[in-house]
Amino acid sequence: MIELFRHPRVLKKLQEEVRGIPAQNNLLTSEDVSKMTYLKAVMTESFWLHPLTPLLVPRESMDYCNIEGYDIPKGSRVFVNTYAMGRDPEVWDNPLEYRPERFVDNPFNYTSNTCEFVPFGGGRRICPGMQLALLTLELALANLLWRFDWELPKGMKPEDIDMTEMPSLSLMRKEELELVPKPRQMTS
Ligand code: HEM
Repeated sequence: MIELFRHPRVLKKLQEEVRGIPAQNNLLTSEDVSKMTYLKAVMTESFWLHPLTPLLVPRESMDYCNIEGYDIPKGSRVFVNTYAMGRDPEVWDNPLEYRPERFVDNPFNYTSNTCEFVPFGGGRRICPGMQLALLTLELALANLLWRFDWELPKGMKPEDIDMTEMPSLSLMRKEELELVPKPRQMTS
């Protein structure tokens, strides 16, 4: 929601996709959201710039290994910095720009083992709740946009939104986001 309000173009495009579906009983279902390609790109772009667990879950190396000249002794505690991986300009084009289009028609998926971007971890210990988490978030966001028009509080502009993040095992913003929901005016 924060990135959508900082990027009204993306918000408008996503809202058009979401509202292009005639929801039954004023509620979008999992079948409805499965058709929304831009929604998925927005979610991926958001996880990519703001991974919820920026250092994943700590691991312990079972054996000695050497990675590109760095010795990793057996028994080392290892953190995988997915936050930094998503911001690497050698891998990503304009990494700090919020542009969901980079994930439209892109073969990327969360379970690929290419390691450019692993917000749910990878390999045998990949997050088993990933599909549930993605579907829950997609359903929530799509329904919030389908049912309401949203505005920033009076006098606040997109550039006023404070994006400071708190260092923590799970990524949180320092300031809460305040938005004003207005029930959507339906034309029959
Ligand atoms: C957006 C939401 C979520 C994110 C970003 C997330 C992220 C992660 C990450 C990064 C890991 C560590 C993977 C690794 O070490 O490679 C993990 C592990 C795990 N997650 Fe999630 N998770 C989310 C939601 C959930 C949900 C909804 C459930 C359960 C219903 C869940 C259950 C677990 C469990 C049980 C593990 C440990 C897996 C293992 O060590 O074998 N997660 N998650």
